[in-house]
Amino acid sequence: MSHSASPDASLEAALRRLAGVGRLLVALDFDGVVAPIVTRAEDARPTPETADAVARLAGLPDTLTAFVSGRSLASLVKVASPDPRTLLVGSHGAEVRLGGEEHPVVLDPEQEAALATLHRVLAEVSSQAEGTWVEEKPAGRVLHTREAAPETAAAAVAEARRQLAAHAGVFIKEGKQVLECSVVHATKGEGIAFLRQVAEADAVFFAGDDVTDEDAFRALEAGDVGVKVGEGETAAEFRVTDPAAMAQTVELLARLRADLTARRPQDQA
Ligand SMILES: O=P(O)(O)OC[C@H]1O[C@H](O[C@H]2O[C@H](CO)[C@@H](O)[C@H](O)[C@H]2O)[C@H](O)[C@@H](O)[C@@H]1O
Repeated sequence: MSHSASPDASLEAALRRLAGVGRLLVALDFDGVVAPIVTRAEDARPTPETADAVARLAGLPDTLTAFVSGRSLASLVKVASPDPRTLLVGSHGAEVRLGGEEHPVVLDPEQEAALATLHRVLAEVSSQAEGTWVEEKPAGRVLHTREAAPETAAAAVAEARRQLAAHAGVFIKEGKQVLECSVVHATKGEGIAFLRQVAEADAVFFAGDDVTDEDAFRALEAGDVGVKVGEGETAAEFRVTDPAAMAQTVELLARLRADLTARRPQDQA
């Protein structure tokens, strides 16, 4: 598919079917899907067309929207400026915001101690590795390596892994030029299952670009639609090239859903 191509015929057919379900949940990963990847996490912003389409979807009957992100809720809210109706799952499923009400992660004393260790180890590793830095989250720390030389990045990740291997209660995932370390075990698959229940959804649309999104793709069920953004192995049924192609996909879904709900008798006053 080219950069500006519309969704291909098989994806369009799947969206057409999805647009007709009773209650629909449209859940999107943020970085690399809603927002193009940038060097500094705080500079990421949604593609305007995707943000508009999500807002339109959120205003339709029986249609819920969600962002399911590895970011902390605070960071997600800051960069995404989400519509208050959009449900938010942060820290890969450990934090939730529903209808504007936040459910923050609460750490027990052991987890607090593990977080302190995590911070100390990653700060120390980062101080020795030029071009790396540490992002803080309520239940974890992220070692960013995007601006480091490849060999420096690889050595820093290996050293952090080596030092953290001995610590029980630390969960490590690799993402796009990041080492994600958390003291809470949470996955986007659990996030999707939770949202499906909260939304009472008959079907779910989910799009993601990273390895951690594979948990969410695996949580999809018959009748759902999963779309992988970019290259790499995936459990998703469909694929688009980049966030620009994702914008067209979400726009099409919003258009189809608006047309169909406008024709549903129960939605007419
Ligand atoms: O689940 P997501 O919404 O995709 O969040 C995953 C991680 O995204 C951020 O890091 C990634 O995006 C940054 C900005 O484009 C980029 O600089 C970094 O290299 C990427 O890995 C965020 O900083 C992490 O906390 C999220 O877990």
